[in-house]
Amino acid sequence: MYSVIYKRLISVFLLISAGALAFLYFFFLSYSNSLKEEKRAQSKYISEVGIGIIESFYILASRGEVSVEDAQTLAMNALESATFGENGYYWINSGDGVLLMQPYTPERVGTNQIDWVDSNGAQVFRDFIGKAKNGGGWVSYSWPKPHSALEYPKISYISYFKPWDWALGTGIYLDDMLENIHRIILKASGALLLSFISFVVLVLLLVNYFVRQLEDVAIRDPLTNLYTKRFLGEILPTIINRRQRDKDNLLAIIFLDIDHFKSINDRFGHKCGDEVLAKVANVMVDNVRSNDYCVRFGGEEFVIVGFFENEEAAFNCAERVRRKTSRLKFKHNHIAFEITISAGVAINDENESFQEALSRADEKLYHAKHSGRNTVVV
Ligand SMILES: Nc1nc2c(ncn2[C@@H]2O[C@H](COP(=O)(O)OP(=O)(O)OP(=O)(O)O)[C@@H](O)[C@H]2O)c(=O)[nH]1
Repeated sequence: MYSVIYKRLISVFLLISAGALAFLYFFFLSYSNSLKEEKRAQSKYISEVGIGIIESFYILASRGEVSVEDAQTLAMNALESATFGENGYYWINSGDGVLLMQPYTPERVGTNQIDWVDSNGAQVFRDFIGKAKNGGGWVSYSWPKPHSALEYPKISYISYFKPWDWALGTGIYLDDMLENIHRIILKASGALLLSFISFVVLVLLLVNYFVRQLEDVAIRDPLTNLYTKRFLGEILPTIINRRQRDKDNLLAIIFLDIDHFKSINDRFGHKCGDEVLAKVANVMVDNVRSNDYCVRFGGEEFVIVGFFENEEAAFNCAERVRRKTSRLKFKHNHIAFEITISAGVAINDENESFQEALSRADEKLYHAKHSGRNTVVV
């Protein structure tokens, strides 16, 4: 029964794991898309900040505080030194395609780039100017990275400053952006995966704990901690199997019953009766071998199922339990009392069923009761 629970648990675990992986995959896609959008928005914002800087110098020139030429130089100097993120920078070209400022390709500055085409044949500056004059927008193209001659795919936002006929651009190299995004996502996915694994491990530990508790409830009697009658039924095939294999030993059933137990309950109360039951159970467990079974069969009836060399050894075991029980000392409300048990022993050979042998042990217990109690009958 419990292996079925475990198998189902494993299936549920695999199902949850598949769900979690699918979730991570979709999380990766949607998070990476939203990060891309965010990067683009950042780039647009940076471009607008650049226009704001140009505007502030334009105002100085309008007020006559500096000449237009100086204002433009100051604006270009300010923007030239502003870098952001990985490989992020500003550049400016005029409305007819002359590159006015570009921090990493000084050789092109002052030259007209209107006919320059990138490695894919795109007329990049025409696109820049077109977008800029139409209120600003994105242009995809390829451009060398700072300190490199190789062209890399790039996406730039171009803004236009009409009073000076300037197109201002800023952009992100796609590989930088993706590397950045992957790094962020890897961290986020790692954290998610770790939390998920911790959660699953915790759930499995809890389920395992409760399954074990359930197992114990079904196997053990809570008052005496002995095996239950139901459990005896479950392990009977194992016991019979061993009886068939173990030719050196005999399977014995010892039926035990506390004498006049009702009067203990009546005189000292049910709680005191429970204590007596628990103590007798302890005596049983302490006087059998570890692979024998001590079972609480009914109210104050117990059964020991074990393998012994011969009938005498089984009798001796029952006799030991009887003797040690009779030596137990109890006290309730300053009244000391002792108890005794009676027992019947039956050997279960291959010619009879376990149930038949159990009934015989019960009959012998009956004889023990009728021959004065506190005795063992074989
Ligand atoms: N305290 C306690 N009493 C129980 C429990 N289960 C059964 N009993 C009581 O055990 C008593 C058994 O009484 P009887 O069957 O008359 O047997 P007895 O008094 O031991 O008499 P003999 O077996 O003939 O010696 C009943 O009073 C039950 O109520 C239990 O879990 N706790």
